[in-house]
Amino acid sequence: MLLRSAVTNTWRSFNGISGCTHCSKNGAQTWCRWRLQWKRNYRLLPDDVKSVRSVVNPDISRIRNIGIMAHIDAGKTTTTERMLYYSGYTRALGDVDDGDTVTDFMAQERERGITIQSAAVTFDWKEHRINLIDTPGHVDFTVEVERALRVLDGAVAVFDASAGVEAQTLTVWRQADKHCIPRLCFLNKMDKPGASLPYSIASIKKKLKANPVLLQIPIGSGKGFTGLVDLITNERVMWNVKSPSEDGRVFEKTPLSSSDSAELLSEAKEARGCLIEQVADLDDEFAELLLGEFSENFDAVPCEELRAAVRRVTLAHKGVPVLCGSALKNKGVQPLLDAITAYLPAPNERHLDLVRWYKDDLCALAFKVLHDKQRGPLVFLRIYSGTMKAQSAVHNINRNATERMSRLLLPFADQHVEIPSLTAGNIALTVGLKQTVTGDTIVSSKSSAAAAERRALKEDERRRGTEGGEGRLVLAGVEIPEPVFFCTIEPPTLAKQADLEHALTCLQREDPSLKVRTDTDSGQTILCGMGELHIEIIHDRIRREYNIETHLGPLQVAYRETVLRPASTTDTLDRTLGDRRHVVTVGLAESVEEQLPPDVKVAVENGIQSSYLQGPLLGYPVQAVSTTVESVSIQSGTSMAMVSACVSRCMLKVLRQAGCQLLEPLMSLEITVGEEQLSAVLGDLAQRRGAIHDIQGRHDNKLLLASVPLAEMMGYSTVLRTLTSGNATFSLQLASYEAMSPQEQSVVLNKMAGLA
Ligand SMILES: Nc1nc2c(ncn2[C@@H]2O[C@H](COP(=O)(O)OP(=O)(O)OP(=O)(O)O)[C@@H](O)[C@H]2O)c(=O)[nH]1
Repeated sequence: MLLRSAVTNTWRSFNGISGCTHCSKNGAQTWCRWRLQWKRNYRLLPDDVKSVRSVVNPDISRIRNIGIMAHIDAGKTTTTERMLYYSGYTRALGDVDDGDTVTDFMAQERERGITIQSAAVTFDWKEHRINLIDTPGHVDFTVEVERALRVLDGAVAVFDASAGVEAQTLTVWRQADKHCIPRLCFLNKMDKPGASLPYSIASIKKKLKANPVLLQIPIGSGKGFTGLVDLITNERVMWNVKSPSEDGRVFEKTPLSSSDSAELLSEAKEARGCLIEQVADLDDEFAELLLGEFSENFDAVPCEELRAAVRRVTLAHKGVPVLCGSALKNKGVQPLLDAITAYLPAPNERHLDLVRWYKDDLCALAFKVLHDKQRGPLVFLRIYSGTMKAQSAVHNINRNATERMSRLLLPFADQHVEIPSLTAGNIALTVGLKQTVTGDTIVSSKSSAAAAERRALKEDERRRGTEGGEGRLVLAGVEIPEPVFFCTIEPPTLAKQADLEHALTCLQREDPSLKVRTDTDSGQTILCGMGELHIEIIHDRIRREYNIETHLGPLQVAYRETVLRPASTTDTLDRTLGDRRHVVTVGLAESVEEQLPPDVKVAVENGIQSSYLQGPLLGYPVQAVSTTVESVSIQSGTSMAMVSACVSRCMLKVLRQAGCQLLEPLMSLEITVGEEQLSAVLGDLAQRRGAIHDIQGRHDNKLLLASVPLAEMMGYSTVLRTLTSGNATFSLQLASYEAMSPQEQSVVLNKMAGLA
C-alpha cells in the first residue's frame, strides 16, 4: 500500500507540470521535487510490494478479465511484466531474456524465453481489478489461447510494430472474433528501427479486416522513440525524464502547447481531427453532440465525451482502439493500463444467455486444470453468477457429480493467495475438485441446476418452439483441434510404466490438446500432439516434473484416410456366446436410419464411428466420408454390442471396397527473411514439395507465403537457422488435409511396412 501511494504521488507530481529538467524554464525547482520524490520511493521500494489480499471482491463494474494475445515474440510477456511492476505487485522488472518473469514461471518457459501455459495474474490499477491472462504465441499452444479466450471479457492484441499483423495474430484474432471479444491493439517495439505506425495500421485494416481507431501517435522513432501524443486529451506523454533506475515509472504528461515543434503540433492536430471524425461516423450519440454543441469547433469536444464514445465503439465491435509503445524500453504501458480500464468491458457488460437461468446461484466454467504435486488438481474457474465459497460442495453438471472444494485461491502467476469467497465476474483457482476437467460447468448444487432447468423450461414454453434439451444448462466448452504429430513413448524400465501412465494422465488433465493412446498391435503408448515443440515440451516435463527418463520414438505425421469411390455391401454376424445366439445382418448404402429403434440406432452409430477412428489403409482416422445404412435385421436375443460389432465389420469391408487413400496435413508457412538469403530458402522449399504463393516486401526483409506438407517440415527451425545464419523467422499452421499423389502415398506405405 505504501508503495502504491508513493507511485501515485510521483506520477501526480509530474502530471500537469509544464516543464521538467530538460525542457522547462523552472527546471531547477522541478528537478528538486523530482529528486525528493525519488528518494522517498527508493526508501520504500524493497519491502513494499502490494498484496492482492487488500481487495478481494471489487464491484463487478470495476473488474476487467483481459487476455494478452499475439504472434510469438511480439512482447506479451514483457508487457505483462511491466503491468505488474507499474501497478506495484513486483519489486523488479522481469525480463524474458534473463528468464526471470512472473508469468512465464515454468522452467521450460524461462529457459526458452517463450510462453507455454497461459498464466493468470491478478492486480489492481486505479481502483480496478484486472485479471490478466498472458497467452502463448506459438501455434503449438493455440488451445491454451482458446481456453483463455473462452472466459475473457476483453483482450489486448500486442503487435511487433516493425512486423504488423503476423500469422498467429490472425489466428488469435479470429478466435477472439468467434467469442465476440472487444479488443485493443498495442503496437509494441516502437523502439525498433523498422517500427512503423502507418505500416502496422494498414496491415490491421488489410489482414484483420478491422477498423483501427488511433488514440496515440508516437514521438520520435526507432531509438529516438521517447513518448507519444494522447489524442484523446491532446497531451504529450514523455518518458525521457532521467530517473535513477530508468524503469519508466516516471513520466511527464503535459498539454500540447506552442513550445512543441510545429511538425508535432500539425501531425497531432490532423490525427486528432481524423479520430473525432471517425468516432462520429461510428457513434450516433457522439455525432449528435458534435453537430449540436460543438459544430463550430469539433476540437473543443470534451475529452470525457470522446473517451466515452470510443468505449461505445469498442464494445459495439465497430472499431478497435490502437495504442503504441515499447514495453522493453518501459514506454507506453501505463496508458495501456488506463485504456484497458477505460475501453474494455466489465463482466456485467457481456451477456451470456444461459447465466440468467441461474439468477444469483453459482454458475462457473472450468477453463484450465493444473496438476500440483502436493495439492492435487487445481482448477481455474470463471464465475459467471453467484458466489463461490471455500470449504463448500459444488455440483459438476457435465459429470453429474458433486465435489467438495477445499480451498479457494486468487491466482497470482505461480503464487496463490487464499480467500474465503469470490463473486461473479472473477477468476478463481480451486483446490479439491478431482473430477472436473476443462470445459465443465459448475453450479452450487443439483437442486440449483434443477431450478435453472425449470426456469429454462418455462421460458421455452413462453416462447414456444425454442430448442430445449440438456445443452442449455451447460456453458460452451473449448474446441480442441486434432493432433498432427505422434510418436511412441517408452519408460526406461517396465517397472516405470505405471508411473509414466500416471504422469500422462496428469498432463492430459492439464493439456486437452495432448492425446495418449495405446497401439492395438504393438501395445506401445502413443503420444499425439500439436507440433514438434509441443511433444518436446511434454517429454521434458515428464523428465523434470515426474522424474522419468522416457524414450521417444521418431516423430510421425498424423495422416488421415478417405475413400476413392462409392461402395455398398452387406454383412452378417452370427455368433453364439454362452447359451445365447446373436444374429445380425447389416447393409450399408442408403439411409433408413430414421426408422431404426433408438437403441439400435445408437449401436449402429457406435459401430460406424468406431470404424472411422482407424481406416483400413494404415489405421489413421477416416474423414470426408458419409455412410448410409440400407438395412438392419436383428434376430431376437441379439445384444446391441453384437450389432455394433457387425456394423464395424461391415464398415471395414465397405471401406476396403471403396478403396482408401491417404490425406496429409498441408501447412501454411510464413517466413520473414533477408533479401540475400531468400534464394537459399526458396531452393530448400522446392525440395520440400513447397508451393510459393506470394513474396511480399517488409522493410528490408521479404515475407514469403507458402504451403508445405507437414511431413517435409520436421526439424525445419534448425535448417532455416543454418540456411540464414539465424536471420529468419517462420510460423507454421495447419491449413488443410490434402490427398497425396499415388507415388508419395506408396513411399509412406512402404516406409510404414518397413520396406524403405
Ligand atoms: N526492441 C524491443 N524488444 C522487445 C520489446 N518487447 C519485447 N521485446 C523482446 O522481444 C522478445 C520476445 O518478448 P516476449 O515478451 O517474450 O514476447 P511474447 O509475445 O511473450 O513471446 P511468446 O510468449 O513466446 O509468444 C524478447 O527478446 C523481448 O526482450 C520492445 O518493446 N522492444
